[in-house]
Amino acid sequence: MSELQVEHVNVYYGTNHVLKDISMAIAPNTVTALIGPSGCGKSTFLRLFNRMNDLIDDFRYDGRILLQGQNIYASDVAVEELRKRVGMVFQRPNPFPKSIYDNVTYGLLLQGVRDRAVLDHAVEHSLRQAALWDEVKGDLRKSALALSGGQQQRLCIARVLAVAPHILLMDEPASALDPISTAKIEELIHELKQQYTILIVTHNMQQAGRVSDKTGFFNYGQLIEYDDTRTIFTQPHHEQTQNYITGRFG
Ligand SMILES: Nc1ncnc2c1ncn2[C@@H]1O[C@H](COP(=O)(O)OP(=O)(O)OP(=O)(O)O)[C@@H](O)[C@H]1O
Repeated sequence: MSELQVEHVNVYYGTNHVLKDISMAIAPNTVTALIGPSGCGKSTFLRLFNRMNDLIDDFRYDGRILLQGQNIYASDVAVEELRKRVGMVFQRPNPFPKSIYDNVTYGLLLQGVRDRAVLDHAVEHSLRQAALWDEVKGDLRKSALALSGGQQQRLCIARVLAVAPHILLMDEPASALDPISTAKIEELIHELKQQYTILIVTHNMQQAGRVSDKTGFFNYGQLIEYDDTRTIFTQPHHEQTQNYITGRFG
């Protein structure tokens, strides 16, 4: 079964029809890259999965989105529960102005976890998963804001992993980072897909090619082509895809 199944989804912001009849099946433990020119609807598509678009006043949608077979927009779905299963990492690292330790335990404390041993274990485990443990283990009480940008982004990933999601949504997670930090995030994505299903929005074609199994190319709100990443980048079926990946527009 697909981990995520998108069926004939349309999205509108007021009268602006920003996603048009999108269908997509996403297998577990895969990385899917979402590419396309600015404004084509990639971030809107990503935000469907944790229902973040619900926060936008004039957002409307139709169609169905299933997570492990369950309609995530059904009336009995608790959005807070959904967001534990579907974590999100943003373009700019956004750690809280708290210690490294408190950043990672934030979600668990909200869930009512108080056992110090459980929290300590979650901090080490999540920071290890995010490939940050060795750099910060001696100084977990240090402010997260004193970390470098790349370290802050890995801390934000650790913060998301601490609440044990199934899905990771990443909206241009490396675009604000230097090449070394970017390489670390890409390596991390590779590691994390053993355990998680990952969707990543990126403007960086090389990055999409390096990290993803599948790629969806969007243009003007339509999913023009969705296929194995290798096919998209070597033998795309649509001229628009070919033009985009070769830099002829966008
Ligand atoms: N909060 C909002 N309210 C109204 N319209 C919005 C909102 N967010 C995005 N839009 C519009 O929806 C369309 C798709 O935007 P979206 O941010 O999803 O595209 P994108 O492909 O992620 O763009 P970029 O690559 O520039 O981030 C655009 O026309 C945009 O102006």
